[in-house]
Order: sequence, then C-alpha cells, then structure tokens
Amino acid sequence: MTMSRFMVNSISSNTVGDKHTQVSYFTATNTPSLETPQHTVFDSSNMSRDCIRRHIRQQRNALSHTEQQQLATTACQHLLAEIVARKATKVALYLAFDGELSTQPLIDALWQQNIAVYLPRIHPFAKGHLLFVHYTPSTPMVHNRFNIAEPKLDVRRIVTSSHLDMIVTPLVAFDVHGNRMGMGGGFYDRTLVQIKANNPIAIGYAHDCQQVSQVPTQYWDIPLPLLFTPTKRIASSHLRDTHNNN
Ligand SMILES: Nc1nc2c(c(=O)[nH]1)N(C=O)[C@@H](CNc1ccc(C(=O)N[C@@H](CCC(=O)O)C(=O)O)cc1)CN2
Ligand SMILES: Nc1ncnc2c1ncn2[C@@H]1O[C@H](COP(=O)(O)OP(=O)(O)OP(=O)(O)O)[C@@H](O)[C@H]1O
Repeated sequence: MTMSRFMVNSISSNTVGDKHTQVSYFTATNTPSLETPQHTVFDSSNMSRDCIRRHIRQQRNALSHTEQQQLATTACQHLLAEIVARKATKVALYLAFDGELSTQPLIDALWQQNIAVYLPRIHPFAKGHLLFVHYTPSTPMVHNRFNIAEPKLDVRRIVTSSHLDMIVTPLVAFDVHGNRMGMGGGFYDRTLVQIKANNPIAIGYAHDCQQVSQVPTQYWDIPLPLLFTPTKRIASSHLRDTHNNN
C-alpha cells in the first residue's frame, strides 16, 4: 500500500464556536483540479436522533458496490498512514454492515504489515457491552443477533480496551466537533467512556455522506478526537496527545 498517489493538499483550520477543529482534505495528486472536494453536509437542525439515523442509513446504503469498494480503498490509505505514523501495533476495527465504510482493505493491509487486528463482539453477559477479540485469517466467525459477523468467543483471544493502541469505531452520523451517533445500542459509548487520555485513541471511520451539521448529543455521548472519511481527516479539540498537538 502506498501513500504516494495521495497527499494532504490543503489544511484549513477553522474555529467553530468555542471548539477548535482542524480539517485536512485529501486530494489525489493526479486530479487536475486543486480544489478541495466538496461534500454537502446534511442539515440536521431540529431533527430527532431517530430521524437523522434513518436518513443517513438510507444515504450510505444507496452507494453502489463499486463506489463502496473505491471509497474503502481510498479511506484505507489515509487511515493506514495515521496508524503507521502513530506506530500502533494493536488496532480494533469492525466488519462493515448496513452500508458502513468497509474496513476490509485496511484489515488486509494491517495483516500484511503484522499489525494485530481486533474485532468487537457483543458481550455474552454484560448487556450493551463489547469485547474485543484478536482477529486473524483463521479466526472462526459466527453471526450475532444483528447478523454481523464476529469472532467466536475464545477467552484466550479477548483483550481489554486498555491493551489496544487504537479503536476505530463505526458510526451512523458525525459532525465536525467529533460528536458521533451509532446504531442506537450504546455499545461504543460504553467502551469509549472507559478510555483515559486518548489511550487507546478512538477514531471514527465513515463515508462523507454521514457528516451532519450537528449531532444532537446526550450526556453519555463521548466525542471522537479524530475522524477519517475517504476525503478528510477531522481532528477535534478532544485530540490531546504527543503525536499531534492540535
Ligand atoms: N459493523 C458494526 N459492528 C458493530 C456495531 C456497528 O455499529 N457496526 N455495533 C455498534 O454498536 C455493535 C452492534 N450494534 C448494533 C446495534 C443495532 C443494530 C440494529 O440493526 N438495530 C436495528 C434493530 C434490530 C433489533 O433490535 O433487533 C435497527 O435499528 O434497525 C445493529 C448493530 C457491535 N458491532
Ligand atoms: N456509558 C453508558 N452507560 C450506560 N448506558 C449507556 C452509556 N452510554 C450509552 N448508554 C445507553 O445506551 C443507549 C443507546 O445510546 P445511543 O443511542 O447514544 O447509542 P449509539 O451511540 O447510537 O450506539 P453505539 O455507541 O453502539 O454506536 C441509551 O439508552 C443510553 O442510555
């Protein structure tokens, strides 16, 4: 996997409200236009969480298989560069469903580089909680009640989240402040609340069409310090670490 075809061609630093957010736009260097790719941010004002969730799920499910594959390949290059730059060796990903941005190219690239991949599985006893399980090409898989493939329970392969360097979270909608909204189970909220000082760092991974003007947040929602889409990297003020002094 090479980064040479892509580079960060413009970094716009804009302050929104009292929070500082840095958005870096990725552009293919072989694209004739130097313009920043524009994606419409969905105006979610005055919409309920359920309404936003329904709309965005519809949008991402409308992407064709070919678009999904191209977007996943592009996004993979950007997130892989971040993983390598951070020297992460234990990365939790997810297996895409319901039109989510596929992590398959990233999983293949990490396996090739001997970076350990972990997947979430629904906790068998603790309601609403996730377990992270080491995932290799030979891991036996089962389908959970949502029909998402997950590693078969094997206590020897479970890790606690503090053992991970990075948790890449699926999501339904996000905004420029790093707020996220998921499928409604609170699984990742319960995981993210346990993270101290961005260790592991939680990174949102989603299509551009999943960006909304404002996610209506609840007190339990944990904002993400970093988000990647196929066209941009969004670092919010929640990012405070030695790697990146945003
Ligand atoms: N790829 C992926 N894996 C993941 C998640 C995710 O969002 N994406 N999760 C992140 O938390 C967990 C699963 N959470 C989920 C929560 C709700 C539904 C869902 O389809 N809800 C239906 C109602 C189905 C039912 O109640 O039986 C719906 O809203 O239509 C799916 C997954 C763990 N694994
Ligand atoms: N830290 C927590 N402790 C206990 N309950 C929580 C916690 N976080 C969220 N919940 C509960 O989970 C439920 C679902 O929350 P929410 O709709 O925000 O999930 P979500 O962000 O869409 O899903 P996910 O985190 O799985 O992607 C809510 O009823 C909320 O009360």
